[in-house]
Amino acid sequence: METNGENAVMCRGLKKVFGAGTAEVQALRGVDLDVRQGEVMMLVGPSGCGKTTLISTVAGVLDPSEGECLVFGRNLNALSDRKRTRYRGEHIGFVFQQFNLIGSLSLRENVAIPLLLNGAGYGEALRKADEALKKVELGDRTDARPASLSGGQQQRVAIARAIVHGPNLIVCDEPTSALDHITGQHVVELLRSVATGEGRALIIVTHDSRIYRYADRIAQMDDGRVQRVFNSHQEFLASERVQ
Ligand SMILES: Nc1ncnc2c1ncn2[C@@H]1O[C@H](COP(=O)(O)OP(=O)(O)OP(=O)(O)O)[C@@H](O)[C@H]1O
Repeated sequence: METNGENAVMCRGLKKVFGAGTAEVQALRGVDLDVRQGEVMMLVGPSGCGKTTLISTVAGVLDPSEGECLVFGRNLNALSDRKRTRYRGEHIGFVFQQFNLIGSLSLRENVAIPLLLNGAGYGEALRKADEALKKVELGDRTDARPASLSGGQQQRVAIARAIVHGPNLIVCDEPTSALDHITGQHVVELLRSVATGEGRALIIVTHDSRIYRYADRIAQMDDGRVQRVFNSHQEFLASERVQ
Protein backbone atom coordinates (compact mmCIF):
# COMPACT_ATOMS: atom_id res chain seq x y z
CA MET A 1 0.00 0.00 0.00
CA GLU A 2 1.60 3.27 -1.10
CA THR A 3 0.67 6.27 0.98
CA ASN A 4 3.05 9.06 -0.19
CA GLY A 5 2.16 11.12 2.85
CA GLU A 6 -1.20 12.19 1.40
CA ASN A 7 -4.41 12.41 3.37
CA ALA A 8 -6.08 9.13 4.25
CA VAL A 9 -9.38 10.53 2.98
CA MET A 10 -10.11 13.58 0.85
CA CYS A 11 -13.71 14.43 -0.03
CA ARG A 12 -14.56 17.34 -2.31
CA GLY A 13 -18.06 18.52 -3.15
CA LEU A 14 -19.55 15.19 -2.21
CA LYS A 15 -23.29 14.99 -2.85
CA LYS A 16 -25.65 12.08 -2.39
CA VAL A 17 -29.28 12.06 -3.43
CA PHE A 18 -31.61 9.18 -2.55
CA GLY A 19 -34.85 8.62 -4.45
CA ALA A 20 -36.41 10.97 -7.00
CA GLY A 21 -39.26 13.42 -7.42
CA THR A 22 -41.29 14.00 -4.27
CA ALA A 23 -39.39 11.18 -2.53
CA GLU A 24 -36.00 12.81 -3.19
CA VAL A 25 -33.71 13.19 -0.16
CA GLN A 26 -30.48 15.17 -0.43
CA ALA A 27 -28.47 13.32 2.20
CA LEU A 28 -25.11 14.96 1.32
CA ARG A 29 -25.16 18.49 -0.10
CA GLY A 30 -21.48 19.12 -0.85
CA VAL A 31 -19.16 17.64 1.74
CA ASP A 32 -15.54 18.74 1.87
CA LEU A 33 -13.51 16.76 4.38
CA ASP A 34 -9.91 15.66 4.86
CA VAL A 35 -8.90 12.90 7.25
CA ARG A 36 -5.18 12.80 7.90
CA GLN A 37 -3.12 9.69 8.19
CA GLY A 38 -2.72 8.57 11.78
CA GLU A 39 -5.72 10.41 13.13
CA VAL A 40 -9.01 9.58 14.77
CA MET A 41 -11.70 11.74 13.18
CA MET A 42 -15.09 11.77 14.82
CA LEU A 43 -18.21 12.78 12.90
CA VAL A 44 -20.96 14.31 14.96
CA GLY A 45 -24.26 16.00 14.17
CA PRO A 46 -28.02 15.65 14.54
CA SER A 47 -29.90 12.56 13.46
CA GLY A 48 -30.43 12.50 9.71
CA CYS A 49 -27.65 15.01 8.88
CA GLY A 50 -25.84 12.49 6.68
CA LYS A 51 -23.14 10.92 8.87
CA THR A 52 -23.82 7.30 7.92
CA THR A 53 -24.25 8.25 4.28
CA LEU A 54 -20.89 10.02 4.37
CA ILE A 55 -18.90 7.12 5.85
CA SER A 56 -20.67 4.66 3.54
CA THR A 57 -19.64 6.80 0.58
CA VAL A 58 -16.07 7.19 1.86
CA ALA A 59 -15.86 3.41 2.27
CA GLY A 60 -17.07 2.84 -1.29
CA VAL A 61 -20.32 1.17 -0.20
CA LEU A 62 -22.42 3.96 -1.74
CA ASP A 63 -21.71 5.87 -4.94
CA PRO A 64 -21.82 9.66 -4.62
CA SER A 65 -24.25 11.48 -6.90
CA GLU A 66 -21.63 14.21 -7.44
CA GLY A 67 -18.18 15.09 -6.23
CA GLU A 68 -15.17 13.02 -5.43
CA CYS A 69 -13.72 11.07 -2.54
CA LEU A 70 -10.15 9.79 -2.53
CA VAL A 71 -9.04 7.10 -0.08
CA PHE A 72 -5.25 7.10 0.17
CA GLY A 73 -5.21 8.89 -3.16
CA ARG A 74 -7.52 6.43 -4.86
CA ASN A 75 -10.98 7.24 -6.20
CA LEU A 76 -12.91 4.10 -5.30
CA ASN A 77 -15.88 5.13 -7.40
CA ALA A 78 -13.75 5.15 -10.52
CA LEU A 79 -12.91 1.47 -9.99
CA SER A 80 -14.91 -1.39 -11.48
CA ASP A 81 -17.24 -3.14 -9.01
CA ARG A 82 -14.85 -6.07 -8.77
CA LYS A 83 -11.79 -3.91 -8.08
CA ARG A 84 -13.67 -1.74 -5.64
CA THR A 85 -14.91 -4.77 -3.70
CA ARG A 86 -11.37 -6.10 -3.62
CA TYR A 87 -9.96 -2.75 -2.44
CA ARG A 88 -12.59 -2.53 0.28
CA GLY A 89 -11.92 -6.10 1.34
CA GLU A 90 -8.19 -5.47 1.64
CA HIS A 91 -7.95 -1.92 2.95
CA ILE A 92 -11.14 -0.96 4.79
CA GLY A 93 -12.64 -2.33 8.01
CA PHE A 94 -16.16 -1.68 9.37
CA VAL A 95 -17.49 -1.60 12.91
CA PHE A 96 -21.21 -1.03 13.53
CA GLN A 97 -23.46 -0.30 16.48
CA GLN A 98 -24.91 -3.79 16.19
CA PHE A 99 -22.08 -6.24 16.30
CA ASN A 100 -23.41 -8.27 13.34
CA LEU A 101 -21.80 -11.51 14.47
CA ILE A 102 -23.04 -14.84 13.14
CA GLY A 103 -24.49 -16.79 16.06
CA SER A 104 -23.86 -20.27 14.68
CA LEU A 105 -20.15 -19.63 14.13
CA SER A 106 -17.34 -19.59 16.71
CA LEU A 107 -15.57 -16.32 17.43
CA ARG A 108 -12.56 -17.35 15.37
CA GLU A 109 -14.78 -18.27 12.41
CA ASN A 110 -16.60 -14.93 12.67
CA VAL A 111 -13.31 -13.06 12.67
CA ALA A 112 -11.92 -15.16 9.80
CA ILE A 113 -14.75 -14.13 7.45
CA PRO A 114 -13.07 -11.07 5.84
CA LEU A 115 -9.95 -13.13 5.12
CA LEU A 116 -11.97 -15.96 3.60
CA LEU A 117 -13.81 -13.40 1.44
CA ASN A 118 -10.41 -12.10 0.34
CA GLY A 119 -9.48 -15.60 -0.79
CA ALA A 120 -7.24 -16.71 2.11
CA GLY A 121 -6.97 -20.41 2.89
CA TYR A 122 -9.09 -21.68 5.78
CA GLY A 123 -6.16 -22.61 8.05
CA GLU A 124 -4.36 -19.30 7.54
CA ALA A 125 -7.59 -17.36 8.06
CA LEU A 126 -8.23 -19.11 11.39
CA ARG A 127 -4.64 -18.52 12.53
CA LYS A 128 -4.89 -14.79 11.77
CA ALA A 129 -8.33 -14.67 13.41
CA ASP A 130 -6.77 -16.10 16.58
CA GLU A 131 -4.08 -13.38 16.46
CA ALA A 132 -6.70 -10.65 16.06
CA LEU A 133 -8.73 -12.07 18.94
CA LYS A 134 -5.59 -11.99 21.08
CA LYS A 135 -5.18 -8.28 20.28
CA VAL A 136 -8.66 -7.60 21.63
CA GLU A 137 -7.91 -9.78 24.67
CA LEU A 138 -10.24 -12.60 23.72
CA GLY A 139 -7.51 -15.07 22.82
CA ASP A 140 -8.85 -17.53 25.37
CA ARG A 141 -12.39 -17.52 23.91
CA THR A 142 -11.73 -18.38 20.26
CA ASP A 143 -14.09 -21.37 20.23
CA ALA A 144 -16.94 -19.65 22.06
CA ARG A 145 -20.19 -18.61 20.36
CA PRO A 146 -21.09 -14.91 20.31
CA ALA A 147 -24.20 -15.40 22.48
CA SER A 148 -22.05 -16.44 25.45
CA LEU A 149 -20.29 -13.02 25.51
CA SER A 150 -21.22 -9.66 27.01
CA GLY A 151 -22.03 -6.74 24.70
CA GLY A 152 -18.56 -5.25 25.19
CA GLN A 153 -16.91 -8.55 24.39
CA GLN A 154 -19.05 -8.95 21.26
CA GLN A 155 -18.01 -5.47 20.13
CA ARG A 156 -14.37 -6.51 20.68
CA VAL A 157 -14.96 -9.52 18.42
CA ALA A 158 -16.43 -7.14 15.83
CA ILE A 159 -13.27 -5.02 16.12
CA ALA A 160 -11.10 -8.12 15.70
CA ARG A 161 -13.09 -8.89 12.53
CA ALA A 162 -12.60 -5.30 11.32
CA ILE A 163 -8.82 -5.39 11.83
CA VAL A 164 -7.98 -9.00 10.95
CA HIS A 165 -6.94 -8.11 7.39
CA GLY A 166 -4.82 -5.13 8.51
CA PRO A 167 -7.00 -2.42 6.93
CA ASN A 168 -5.66 1.10 6.44
CA LEU A 169 -8.99 2.78 7.06
CA ILE A 170 -11.51 1.75 9.70
CA VAL A 171 -14.97 3.32 9.70
CA CYS A 172 -17.23 2.90 12.71
CA ASP A 173 -20.91 3.75 12.98
CA GLU A 174 -21.93 4.36 16.59
CA PRO A 175 -19.60 1.67 17.94
CA THR A 176 -20.30 2.44 21.60
CA SER A 177 -24.00 3.26 21.66
CA ALA A 178 -25.02 -0.26 22.72
CA LEU A 179 -22.41 -0.32 25.49
CA ASP A 180 -22.18 1.05 29.00
CA HIS A 181 -19.83 3.94 29.69
CA ILE A 182 -16.75 2.05 30.87
CA THR A 183 -17.07 -0.67 28.22
CA GLY A 184 -17.54 1.99 25.55
CA GLN A 185 -14.34 3.72 26.63
CA HIS A 186 -12.40 0.47 26.50
CA VAL A 187 -13.72 -0.23 23.03
CA VAL A 188 -12.62 3.19 21.73
CA GLU A 189 -9.22 2.92 23.42
CA LEU A 190 -8.81 -0.40 21.72
CA LEU A 191 -9.87 1.00 18.35
CA ARG A 192 -7.43 3.88 18.78
CA SER A 193 -4.55 1.60 19.59
CA VAL A 194 -5.10 -0.78 16.68
CA ALA A 195 -6.29 1.61 14.01
CA THR A 196 -3.99 4.60 14.04
CA GLY A 197 -0.41 5.17 12.94
CA GLU A 198 1.18 6.04 9.64
CA GLY A 199 -0.76 4.75 6.67
CA ARG A 200 -3.90 4.33 8.79
CA ALA A 201 -6.91 6.31 9.88
CA LEU A 202 -10.03 5.82 11.94
CA ILE A 203 -13.38 7.54 11.39
CA ILE A 204 -16.01 7.20 14.10
CA VAL A 205 -19.60 8.40 13.74
CA THR A 206 -20.94 8.99 17.22
CA HIS A 207 -23.59 10.61 19.38
CA ASP A 208 -21.70 9.48 22.49
CA SER A 209 -20.19 12.60 24.07
CA ARG A 210 -18.31 10.41 26.55
CA ILE A 211 -15.89 9.30 23.84
CA TYR A 212 -15.19 12.69 22.23
CA ARG A 213 -11.93 12.96 24.13
CA TYR A 214 -10.48 10.11 22.06
CA ALA A 215 -10.80 12.20 18.88
CA ASP A 216 -7.85 14.02 17.32
CA ARG A 217 -10.36 16.15 15.42
CA ILE A 218 -14.13 16.39 15.33
CA ALA A 219 -16.11 17.20 12.18
CA GLN A 220 -19.50 18.67 12.89
CA MET A 221 -22.13 17.90 10.28
CA ASP A 222 -25.48 19.49 9.73
CA ASP A 223 -27.94 19.31 6.89
CA GLY A 224 -25.74 17.24 4.60
CA ARG A 225 -22.56 19.24 5.02
CA VAL A 226 -19.50 19.37 7.24
CA GLN A 227 -20.06 22.73 8.91
CA ARG A 228 -16.86 22.91 10.90
CA VAL A 229 -13.84 20.83 11.85
CA PHE A 230 -12.53 21.23 15.40
CA ASN A 231 -8.88 20.58 16.16
CA SER A 232 -9.56 19.07 19.56
CA HIS A 233 -12.47 17.83 21.61
CA GLN A 234 -11.94 20.76 24.00
CA GLU A 235 -12.43 23.21 21.13
CA PHE A 236 -15.59 21.37 20.11
CA LEU A 237 -17.01 21.28 23.65
CA ALA A 238 -16.23 24.98 24.11
CA SER A 239 -18.21 25.82 20.98
CA GLU A 240 -21.13 23.70 22.24
CA ARG A 241 -21.14 25.68 25.49
CA VAL A 242 -21.24 28.99 23.65
CA GLN A 243 -24.39 27.99 21.71
N1 LIG B 1 -31.12 4.24 1.47
C1 LIG B 1 -31.76 5.39 1.69
N2 LIG B 1 -32.84 5.73 0.97
C2 LIG B 1 -33.48 6.90 1.16
N3 LIG B 1 -33.11 7.81 2.07
C3 LIG B 1 -32.04 7.54 2.82
C4 LIG B 1 -31.32 6.31 2.68
N4 LIG B 1 -30.29 6.31 3.59
C5 LIG B 1 -30.38 7.48 4.25
N5 LIG B 1 -31.44 8.22 3.79
C6 LIG B 1 -31.84 9.56 4.25
O1 LIG B 1 -30.69 10.40 4.14
C7 LIG B 1 -30.62 11.31 5.25
C8 LIG B 1 -29.29 11.11 5.97
O2 LIG B 1 -29.31 9.83 6.60
P1 LIG B 1 -28.09 9.27 7.44
O3 LIG B 1 -28.46 7.91 7.91
O4 LIG B 1 -26.84 9.42 6.65
O5 LIG B 1 -28.04 10.28 8.67
P2 LIG B 1 -27.27 10.16 10.05
O6 LIG B 1 -26.69 11.49 10.33
O7 LIG B 1 -26.35 9.00 10.02
O8 LIG B 1 -28.48 9.86 11.07
P3 LIG B 1 -28.48 9.05 12.46
O9 LIG B 1 -27.62 9.81 13.40
O10 LIG B 1 -29.94 9.08 12.85
O11 LIG B 1 -28.00 7.66 12.16
C9 LIG B 1 -31.85 11.02 6.11
O12 LIG B 1 -32.86 11.91 5.75
C10 LIG B 1 -32.22 9.59 5.73
O13 LIG B 1 -33.59 9.36 5.94
